[in-house]
Amino acid sequence: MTPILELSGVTKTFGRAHELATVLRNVDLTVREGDFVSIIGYSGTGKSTLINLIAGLLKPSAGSAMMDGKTIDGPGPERGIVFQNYSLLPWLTVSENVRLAVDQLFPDKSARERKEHTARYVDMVKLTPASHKYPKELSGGMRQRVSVARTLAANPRILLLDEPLSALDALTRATLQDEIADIWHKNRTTVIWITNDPDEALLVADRVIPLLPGRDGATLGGEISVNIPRPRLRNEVLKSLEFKDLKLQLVETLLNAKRDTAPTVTKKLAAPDILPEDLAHRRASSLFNRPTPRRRSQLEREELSIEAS
Ligand SMILES: Nc1ncnc2c1ncn2[C@@H]1O[C@H](COP(=O)(O)OP(=O)(O)OP(=O)(O)O)[C@@H](O)[C@H]1O
Repeated sequence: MTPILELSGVTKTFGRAHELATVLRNVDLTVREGDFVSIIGYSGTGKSTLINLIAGLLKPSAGSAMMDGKTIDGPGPERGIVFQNYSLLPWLTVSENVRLAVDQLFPDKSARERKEHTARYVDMVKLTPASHKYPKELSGGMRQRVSVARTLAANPRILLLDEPLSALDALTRATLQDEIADIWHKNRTTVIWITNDPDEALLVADRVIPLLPGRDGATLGGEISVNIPRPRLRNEVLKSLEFKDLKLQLVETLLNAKRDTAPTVTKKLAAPDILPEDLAHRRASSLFNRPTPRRRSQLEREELSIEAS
């Protein structure tokens, strides 16, 4: 079976000539239909860059990004993306925000079908009672539910979630993690979920892949398979030995990668141009009649090297 998504040797650099910065290096990723993949990494490692390459908002500097065997050369409705910051239209209600996407993508459906389709997705994210409200009347969690509904209503083949819950408080975050995982369980739309939270990654996904920082760009590390059955009951899963082992493995991988890339700075310090006197063998009277200090520059200049991380 052809993978739905395949990245091979993807490298992404920004800037020009002498100011070239390699953010991603040699990234390989294969995603199959129905996969729930989470990519986890430190802030600033290149997670959004990676998702933007998949979304077609960026192009690789080297290597290839393919969807269904074709090179990704721009954004498309088959790849729906949910960003961290909701991006809703403030002058439209919950239903209208979702409906806008439905109208644009399904112009051939009747008005009634589009209305039903909209209502189905608003309901899926549990917002039917708030369907007439405007974004400013919603909590952060509710706004992000609208974003998810709007993206899912477009029937994407892959749902790309770029740290979708990171602006939310821990409790709302937990509720939404469970809800999105539940929606996936029922729909089986392929999901790539970007996060910086090991618990989140292991609770929602079946495959967790660390994005490891490197001296010359980040790259994907070995994946961790999460075989915990669904629906995952948060309280039980968090307590289980299996979950704790996976988390330890994941956190160690991330910490080791960070340690390996911590810069080792060698500072060269020039010692002062004066040599210490040995006062132990001086008599008190000679202290008033001291010769000029001996200069280091009269000897061979000496440098001290210290290593700091
Ligand atoms: N268009 C761009 N031009 C230049 N540098 C960029 C561009 N986009 C991203 N970068 C750089 O690439 C690096 C990775 O950024 P990216 O946003 O992908 O990281 P991230 O892992 O998503 O971070 P965070 O978790 O904080 O959102 C950063 O150093 C960033 O400054």
